This record gives sequence, C-alpha cells and structure tokens, in this order.
Amino acid sequence: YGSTRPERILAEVKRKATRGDARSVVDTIDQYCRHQEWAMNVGDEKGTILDSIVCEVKPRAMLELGTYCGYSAVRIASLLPPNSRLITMEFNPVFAAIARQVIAWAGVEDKVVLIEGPSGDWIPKMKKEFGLTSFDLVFLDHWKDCYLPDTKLMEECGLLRTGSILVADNVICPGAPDYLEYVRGSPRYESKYFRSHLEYTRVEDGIEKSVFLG
Ligand SMILES: CCc1ncnc2c1ncn2[C@@H]1O[C@H](/C=C/CNC(=O)c2cc(-c3ccc(F)cc3)cc(O)c2O)[C@@H](O)[C@H]1O
Ligand SMILES: [Mg+2]
Repeated sequence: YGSTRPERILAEVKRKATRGDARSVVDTIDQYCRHQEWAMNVGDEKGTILDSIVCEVKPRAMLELGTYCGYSAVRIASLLPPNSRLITMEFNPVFAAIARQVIAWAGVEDKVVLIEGPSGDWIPKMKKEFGLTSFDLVFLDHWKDCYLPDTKLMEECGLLRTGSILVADNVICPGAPDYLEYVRGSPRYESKYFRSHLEYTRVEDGIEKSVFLG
C-alpha cells in the first residue's frame, strides 16, 4: 500500500530531525518539501513573516485553523512565551494523527492543543470548552473558502477582542478573494499585505495581517 505525503513527511522528520529540537523539525520539513516533494506548509519564507508577527504579539491564546502536518504549529509553538497555548484545529483524522507525532517529535506538545473536527463546529464551543475570553492571534491556513465564514463566526462568538490579530496564508495563491475583500473593506479591520512567495516556489503569494478594531 502506498504511503501518503504526510506519512512520508513524518518519516523524514523521524529519520533526519533531532528529537526535541523544533528548529530541526521545521528545517527538515522545509528541506524535504523543497527538494523531494512539495507540500502545502506555510514554508520558510512566509514562515519568517509569521514568526515576526508571533514574536511581536507574544500571544497568550493563539488559534490555528488547518494543522495539516503540524509544520506551522511547531514553528509557532517554539516561539510562544511560557504559559501560552496554541489551539490548532484539523478535521482530517489521518493528518491530525501525523501532526500529533510531528508536534511530539519537536517537543512542543505542552504548548499545543490539537482539536480534531471541523472549525465551524468547534469555534462556537471554544469559550466554554477552554475557558477562553478571546484569541490574541489567529492563523488561517485551512480551506480558503472557509476563511471568511470562520472569521464572521469568530466575531459572532465573541472570540475576537479589540486588537486581536488575524494572519491569513495564501491570500494570492490559491487566493481567498472574499476574505480579502471583507477584511480590507470593513471599518472593523486594519489590514496589511505582506508580499512573499508560495512555499518552495517563485510564484507570488502573500500573508494578510488584519487587526480587529472591535
Ligand atoms: C471545514 C473547516 C476545516 N476545519 C478543520 N480543518 C480543516 C478545515 N478545512 C481544511 N482543514 C484542514 O486544513 C488543511 C487544509 C489546508 C488547505 N490549504 C490549501 O489548500 C493550500 C493550498 C496551496 C496550494 C496548492 C496548490 C497550488 F498549486 C498552489 C497552492 C498552498 C497552501 O499554502 C495552502 O494552505 C488540511 O489539513 C485540512 O484537513
Ligand atoms: Mg497555506
């Protein structure tokens, strides 16, 4: 039976990355996806932009939508201050199982809570389930047509406070046009585009950082 791409990425991490070293897990995945087989991680170039925003915001409570193999969860968790949590949502059980192992190999499992299931089901339950008031930072990297509905749902569920920041991957490629139009057109957001490239390629892509103004 053939393995899946996420399984091959996990195997490479176990073969090449140093256990407990988040940086080596990130670098191993980047090397593999740049030189062996492409995968939809945020990648090294856009990852550096994400890192700078995480370091600037120093979120106590952070949400990621779309874990996939756990690459960005490891990247983010390795930068979180003590007593901070990344909650990451993944609805594909196969990807979730792989991501748990990648996160554990990197030694950041204490900072990451991986929730299995569709974001639309979980977002309304977050406050009660996790005793949360709001998220300081949200990274959107799941299906691109879910960015806008999930953003509206987070607003409605009171998960965003004045100053909460949304960071969206792939606003150019594959693109999230309805989301971009919303955050750029709404008086309730202050939006900024960080031009970059699609992971491991020279194709243009970018990250949109949007501050919720309440
Ligand atoms: C139901 C809501 C919901 N709830 C919970 N988990 C959810 C979910 N919806 C999706 N997931 C999981 O998130 C991940 C999907 C991510 C989707 N990402 C891209 O499609 C993408 C594509 C390219 C690209 C591909 C091909 C090209 F040619 C160019 C660019 C580049 C990128 O960086 C990309 O992020 C998977 O793990 C899903 O199981
Ligand atoms: Mg992406």
